[in-house]
Amino acid sequence: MTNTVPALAIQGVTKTYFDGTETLSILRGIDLTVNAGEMLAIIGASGSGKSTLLHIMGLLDQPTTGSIKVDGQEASSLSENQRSRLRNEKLGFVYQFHHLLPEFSALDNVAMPLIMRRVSYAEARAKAEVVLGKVGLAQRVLHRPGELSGGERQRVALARALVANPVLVLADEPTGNLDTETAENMFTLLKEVNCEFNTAFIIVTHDPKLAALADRQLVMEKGQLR
Ligand SMILES: Nc1ncnc2c1ncn2[C@@H]1O[C@H](COP(=O)(O)OP(=O)(O)OP(=O)(O)O)[C@@H](O)[C@H]1O
Repeated sequence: MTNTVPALAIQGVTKTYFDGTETLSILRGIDLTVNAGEMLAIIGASGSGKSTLLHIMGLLDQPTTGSIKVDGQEASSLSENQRSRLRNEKLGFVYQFHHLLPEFSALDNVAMPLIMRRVSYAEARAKAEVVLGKVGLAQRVLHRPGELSGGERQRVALARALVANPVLVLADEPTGNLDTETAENMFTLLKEVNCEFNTAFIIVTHDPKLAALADRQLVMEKGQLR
């Protein structure tokens, strides 16, 4: 059965900061629904508010006003602990820089989110191995991040984001640090994963060519999505 609950639904989201003398309106009323399994790209000029929105959608920051539902669950009224739990259960993250732990193998890096959720070490590693195979790194599971190429490191980071079966992966410039060909391969992989696992993706990118590969593109302009 297809999941009809949107992966993410936000309404009337604003974010303002007071810089000591004036109030800065960074997000000016964002309404956005991302369906289960949908792949959305967000592009926009530097400083337009993309990262601010991504942090709010990732439940890492609170909006000034507005509602955020993740997989049907309203997040804005939750306590800090409840929000963390919702984030851990439903969301995955990929960043421009991989943020992998250098001392650990690819396998242990990918297993980490499960271990932190008290899954047994054996089960976490078995699951991590399957997901690393899906991103084409079956032959690299015991390599540490320093022994992998930039593209391979981003694939490990993707595997880590996927290992706990999130409904939505938020990716902030996931190809920003890669050369053109590796970036295209990474984006193709994101699409394959999106189709195979039915995981929704929201991808912030500066690259309109990559954005065009997503199901839908929106532009952030001065704190509004168009
Ligand atoms: N904590 C904060 N206090 C005050 N202003 C902030 C704060 N965080 C972000 N801003 C401002 O909000 C605006 C939007 O920043 P944001 O990082 O969301 O932009 P962006 O679109 O992601 O830019 P880039 O593409 O360069 O990463 C910027 O003008 C920034 O200076």
